[in-house]
Amino acid sequence: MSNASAPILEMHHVGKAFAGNPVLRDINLSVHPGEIVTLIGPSGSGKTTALRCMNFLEAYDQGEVLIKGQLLGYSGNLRGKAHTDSPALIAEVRRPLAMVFQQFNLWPHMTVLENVVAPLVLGKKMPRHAAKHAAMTALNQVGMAQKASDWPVRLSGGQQQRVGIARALALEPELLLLDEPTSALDPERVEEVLDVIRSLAKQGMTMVMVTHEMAFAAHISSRLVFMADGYIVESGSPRQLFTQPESERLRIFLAPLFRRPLQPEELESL
Ligand SMILES: Nc1ncnc2c1ncn2[C@@H]1O[C@H](COP(=O)(O)OP(=O)(O)OP(=O)(O)O)[C@@H](O)[C@H]1O
Repeated sequence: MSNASAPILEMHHVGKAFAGNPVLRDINLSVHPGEIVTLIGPSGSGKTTALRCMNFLEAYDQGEVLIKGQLLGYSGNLRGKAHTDSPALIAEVRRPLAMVFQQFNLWPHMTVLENVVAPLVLGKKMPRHAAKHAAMTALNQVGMAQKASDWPVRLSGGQQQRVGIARALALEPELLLLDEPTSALDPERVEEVLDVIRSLAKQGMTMVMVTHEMAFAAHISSRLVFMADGYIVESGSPRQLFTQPESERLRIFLAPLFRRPLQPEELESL
């Protein structure tokens, strides 16, 4: 029986080490349809690694990641190390996900349109004419349809990232992963990308995001997840986390990320 509110993503006791150094420790997280979950925390706390384990761009080495109830990346019991490295199986399980990268990752030798069409034709095996139609719809959604025949190098960073978002949207993901989508941008280009993400939020897109844009994260997220030293140290709605008296330590923890103290009215508006 299908359940509309079943989680799209589940992480159970996920651990990961690089060269013996633990980077993720006992990560437990579920994401349900319509949620916007933002991972925040100091540099090196494991946010990007957690995001990359969600779609198996990084192999985790403890616990389980499930996408719509299906185990991602391992064919059996991980503790028994029954690892499948079948790219076809991994691609199949991760199909409901799409990712937006910090460095856009556009192919420089392809036009804007081809950048969005290629994953549809090569990955989703969509016929070219249908792929072009889907790509133009997605480019329109991010306000980049007029630039369809331009080369990426001709675009500003903000425009390139909007194409990166269109490329992910064209895949019609049920969950969009965004890895610091504005960190590589000039300050004056940040807002146009945040505007696109805000409009996706309004449309009900389910998202997991890593960002250092704290005020944005606090306003857009249904849940903030704080990471430190590979652990999830706290999680909850922005309102819960910022307004409950016992969260004073979080406000202190967060102040450097906002780069200024939070004003009472800002807390009230969360
Ligand atoms: N491929 C890798 N090989 C070795 N170590 C890595 C690799 N990727 C990440 N690390 C290390 O894992 C730790 C966590 O990195 P991660 O990028 O997940 O942190 P983060 O919280 O996203 O940091 P930031 O906010 O600076 O992006 C860091 O110490 C980093 O140096």
